[in-house]
Amino acid sequence: MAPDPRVLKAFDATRALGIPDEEMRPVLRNLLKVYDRKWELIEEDNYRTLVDAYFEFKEDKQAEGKRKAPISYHDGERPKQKLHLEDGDERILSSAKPRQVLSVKETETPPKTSKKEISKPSKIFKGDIKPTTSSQASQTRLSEVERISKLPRMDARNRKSYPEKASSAGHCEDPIDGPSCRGIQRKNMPSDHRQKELQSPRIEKPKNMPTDHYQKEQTPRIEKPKNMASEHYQKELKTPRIEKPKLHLGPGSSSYRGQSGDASNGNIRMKSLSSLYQDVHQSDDENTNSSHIVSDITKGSENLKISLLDETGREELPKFNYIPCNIIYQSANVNISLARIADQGCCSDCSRDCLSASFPCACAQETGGEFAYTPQGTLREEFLTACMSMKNEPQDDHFVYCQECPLERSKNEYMPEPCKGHLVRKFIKECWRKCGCNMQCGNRVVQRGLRRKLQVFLTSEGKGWGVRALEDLPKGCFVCEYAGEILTNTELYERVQNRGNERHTYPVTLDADWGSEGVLMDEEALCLDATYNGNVARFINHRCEDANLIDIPVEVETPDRHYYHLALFTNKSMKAYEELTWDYGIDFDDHDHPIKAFQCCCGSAFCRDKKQKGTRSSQTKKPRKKCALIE
Ligand SMILES: C[S@@+](CC[C@H](N)C(=O)[O-])C[C@H]1O[C@@H](n2cnc3c(N)ncnc32)[C@H](O)[C@@H]1O
Repeated sequence: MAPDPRVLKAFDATRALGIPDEEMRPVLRNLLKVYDRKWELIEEDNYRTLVDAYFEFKEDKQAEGKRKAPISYHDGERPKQKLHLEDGDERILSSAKPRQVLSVKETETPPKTSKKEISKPSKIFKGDIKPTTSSQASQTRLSEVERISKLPRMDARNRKSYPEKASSAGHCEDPIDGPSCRGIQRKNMPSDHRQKELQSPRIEKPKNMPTDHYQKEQTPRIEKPKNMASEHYQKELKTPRIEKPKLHLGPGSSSYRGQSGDASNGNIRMKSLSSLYQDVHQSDDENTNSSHIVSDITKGSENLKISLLDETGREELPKFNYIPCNIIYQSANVNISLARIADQGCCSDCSRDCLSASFPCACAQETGGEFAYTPQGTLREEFLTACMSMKNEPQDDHFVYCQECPLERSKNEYMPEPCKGHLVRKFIKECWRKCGCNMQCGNRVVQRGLRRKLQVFLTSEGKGWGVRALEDLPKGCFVCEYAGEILTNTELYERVQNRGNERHTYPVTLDADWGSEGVLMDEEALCLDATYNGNVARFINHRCEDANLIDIPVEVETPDRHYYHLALFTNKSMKAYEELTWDYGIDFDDHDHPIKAFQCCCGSAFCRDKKQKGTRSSQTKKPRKKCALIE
């Protein structure tokens, strides 16, 4: 008799976690019995119940210190482990919780920066330094709650009023602010774009970032080849012993506080995942060829578990603290208040799902009167195409030209060259708490958090850890947000100074506001640093030009571009196990840059790193875009 395809699929899924079929078989058999062959309960959440039951089995087996016999629950008794239905309930609850920006308690944050240091001019961008404002100074002490500013900033960056309902898609009547965009001129602004504040999509390299020596330190490792059938893959895999994770530390536990590291000589020491989770990293019988598996690097803080797999067992587990959403480190001025959101800037009259209303509501104005999302939750094709075209084929009609260009000033403080032009960045605006719709509204995607099963794995090309999905992904689907600590550029600079020779650092500048602000002071300009506190996105590697993810700024709780979310979406449909990649926008030809870029191993035919042999020809090399850097 041909094997049941559902059984085969279940084995495929658990095999990917390193669980051998022969160990899984009795667990599955028993679970089918317990659940009256209701496969959907077993299949949900990528076989989470099955995996939990397996861990339970292993734990029981160890605890009792006996039996070679297969797992056997008493008839009708379900595994003690949290079961699928409970988890599902939790998931629904957690998905209904809006994601918040939290500030980090000072006791939990490394390393501290004194006020004196903060007001010191940063060397990242050498613009004139304004004295720190009193409001900024008052924010150097933050509580662990969402920050509500006492002083709503209804300044030039705030939205203008616009009709609550757009008349029709693509017919935004909003006038465009010209002169109010201080220090910047708009050239050939696309007419369907209601952005009054001009965007400069740049993620700039902080200076003095340590050189990357990572590749030299890599040891050869086995990796699952892309798209390889799982049966084949299984033959190549070692069969690790998997133990159920023992600890799930949460905020508030003493261990959790400890893990945020301490500052000694300005350097931060973080515990590795292995010490935090005491997870799976067992060897086979001969104690050789072990694999490292952590079943959930998120400490239960995401909607879904994210596993980590090192099939060689030789790589040191990453040292960082998982946070599911951005957290203010200390001085960042992220002004969240309902008062800042004008009635016309939200959809308080809507109910339930804005996407199914007869007319797009006010929240669609940002995207030209049509929502960025489809009812299926993916990006609308036209919107994605426009974002891709800005990223990949920068053309003059997308450009804005600064009168005082922060990028040029960072290169030459005294005689900056004229601005070369920057892209006008497209934003998504999601409905938020002042809106009348509910959390299931189709215009709330990023704020609902992870929906795709992801895994951190050790790549084989010398890039260190990478990220892949354990399921096929459609084009335009939200993968994850880039989350980290929200720092001012000044704070980042201080941090970078203290970093020494760390292999990887993970800063991203939130600079989409620079167009409207003119030259932002380093004490004001914000960035995200995921080095010590970050989410799964900190593991996503760079690929030149033809990466499969695109980063899109998303406005949720702040009506300006000073602070926003950076969300990563697929720009093509993807097969399970393909590595997720993102073009950081590094200029590998910029040899004068104070930070030496890593040697790119992206393998793209369009690789911009000339140090890579035989990967590109002059024909395939595309023009350089300046937008991001993570190294
Ligand atoms: C955001 S981290 C990505 C996760 C990282 N691979 C890790 O193991 O933590 C960026 C670092 O990954 C490495 N990296 C990313 N993309 C790479 C590429 N295409 N070629 C070589 N190294 C890469 C570089 O060391 C870079 O500094």
